[in-house]
Amino acid sequence: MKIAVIGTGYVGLVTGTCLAETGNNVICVDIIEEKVNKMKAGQLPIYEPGLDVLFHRNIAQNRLSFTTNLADAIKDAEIIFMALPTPPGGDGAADLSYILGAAKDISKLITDYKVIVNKSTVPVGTADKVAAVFAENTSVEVDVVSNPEFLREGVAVDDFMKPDRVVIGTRSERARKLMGELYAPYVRQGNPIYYMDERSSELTKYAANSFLATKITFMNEIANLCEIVGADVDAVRKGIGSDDRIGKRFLFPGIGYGGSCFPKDVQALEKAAVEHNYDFKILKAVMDVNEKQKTILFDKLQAYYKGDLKGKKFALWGLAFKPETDDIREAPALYIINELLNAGAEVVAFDPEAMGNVKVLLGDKIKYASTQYEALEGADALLIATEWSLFRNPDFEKMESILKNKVIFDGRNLFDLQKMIDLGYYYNSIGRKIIS
Ligand SMILES: NC(=O)C1=CN([C@@H]2O[C@H](COP(=O)(O)OP(=O)(O)OC[C@H]3O[C@@H](n4cnc5c(N)ncnc54)[C@H](O)[C@@H]3O)[C@@H](O)[C@H]2O)C=CC1
Ligand SMILES: O=C(O)[C@H]1O[C@H](OP(=O)(O)OP(=O)(O)OC[C@H]2O[C@@H](n3ccc(=O)[nH]c3=O)[C@H](O)[C@@H]2O)[C@H](O)[C@@H](O)[C@@H]1O
Repeated sequence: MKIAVIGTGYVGLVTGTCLAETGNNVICVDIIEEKVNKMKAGQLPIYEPGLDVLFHRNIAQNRLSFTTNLADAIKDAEIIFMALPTPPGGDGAADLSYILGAAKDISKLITDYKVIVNKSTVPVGTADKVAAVFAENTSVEVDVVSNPEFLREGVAVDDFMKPDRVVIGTRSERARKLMGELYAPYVRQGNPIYYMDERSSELTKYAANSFLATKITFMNEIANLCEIVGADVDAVRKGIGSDDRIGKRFLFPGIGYGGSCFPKDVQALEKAAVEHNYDFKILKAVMDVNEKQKTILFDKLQAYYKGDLKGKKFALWGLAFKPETDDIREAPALYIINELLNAGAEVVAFDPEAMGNVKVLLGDKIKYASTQYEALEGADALLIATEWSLFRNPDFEKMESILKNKVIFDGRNLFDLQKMIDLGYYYNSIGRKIIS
């Protein structure tokens, strides 16, 4: 099939590349010329494991191309995907200006039937709004479909190629047939396509992200309680996770959820509820708890150093909001850095992929080490904010010889408690006994 993808961020790029992989002819459009030129030259603008192989293969096979010219991209396309930003507006509700703006531009260019697919995360009623834009600007027939994306950064290719499910929101038989054909190769292993109306599909996406954010937040609160009552969150996690109704995944406590989606989507769903005069109490609590959880390592440091952090030097392992990505949007590490700098402390950070992005944001406000061990030089303590595999089994003897003190504050529970006792570290993690 001939496909156009509007927007080449995470979702657009993964969608376009993975759709080309099953033999479709895909043209991706972006308004940033520099980015498009980079992709035309065969360079990926994001770090995403496994994407480069598919990206290069499909460019070489002439199935994947890039342009800044919207008219060229959509001319022959049967299906047009919109993978555009939906950032929080001033009041926290999703800003639909990118989506509605692009819909207007497309509506003025099309001359034959198109399926317009919304891949972005959007509030209930957006498909109707997009359809209204087309109705206003053209007499050409279109079907507007909601097809939310559930991929996770870091495992995005696998998530797209082998999705747990595909959700397609449309009441049009014609669009349903085309979308079903397009997704058939991806759901071959028996994972279902759920067809539903546009509104249910739009809400499914917000419900999924908000539920997962709630699950994490619940565990963060259990972890905090564990510390107070002397229980071990790892034991509790295993104890509840073995119940199929609860499930083992997304039960890991930490320093709050971050990233480009959970924070904005929980907020947008809560705002959408308010707009419909519904008080979504759980979501308000989730946001509140997460705000506090993002600085829990800082609070632990404050307590340990009795409020005197001025002049202290901290090594920070991990800047990305999670491993296997260079994405630092809403990364908890940034909140910790901010608190430490305000308290007059010095930070030396190391991250395998995200330092470039942090340099753009923070410049020389912090120092950047070229290895995880270099970050430890003369540090009063090590802080861990992202669970990169590289950090899971470090050379503790080497660390001991570089760190000023054998003190670790771990926001991701990377190390075994008994091991830390044997090694003689002060070790403060989340929801577990403090080793001192
Ligand atoms: N990042 C993720 O892991 C996931 C994101 N989503 C949702 O997908 C949507 C897109 O997210 P990301 O890909 O992360 O966004 P992004 O911000 O990384 O990328 C958006 C891209 O659209 C381009 N763009 C903006 N206006 C344009 C226009 N008029 N024409 C062509 N290109 C234009 C931008 O230059 C940018 O390259 C959001 O609604 C997000 O909530 C859904 C699932 C996963
Ligand atoms: O809509 C989106 O953009 C995407 O948002 C999340 O994906 P992503 O943001 O890439 O990352 P996750 O792996 O979900 O992690 C989100 C945050 O939760 C935290 N987390 C996750 C799991 C856990 O057990 N504990 C925990 O603190 C992570 O550290 C991270 O900060 C969802 O998992 C995807 O299904 C969805 O498509």
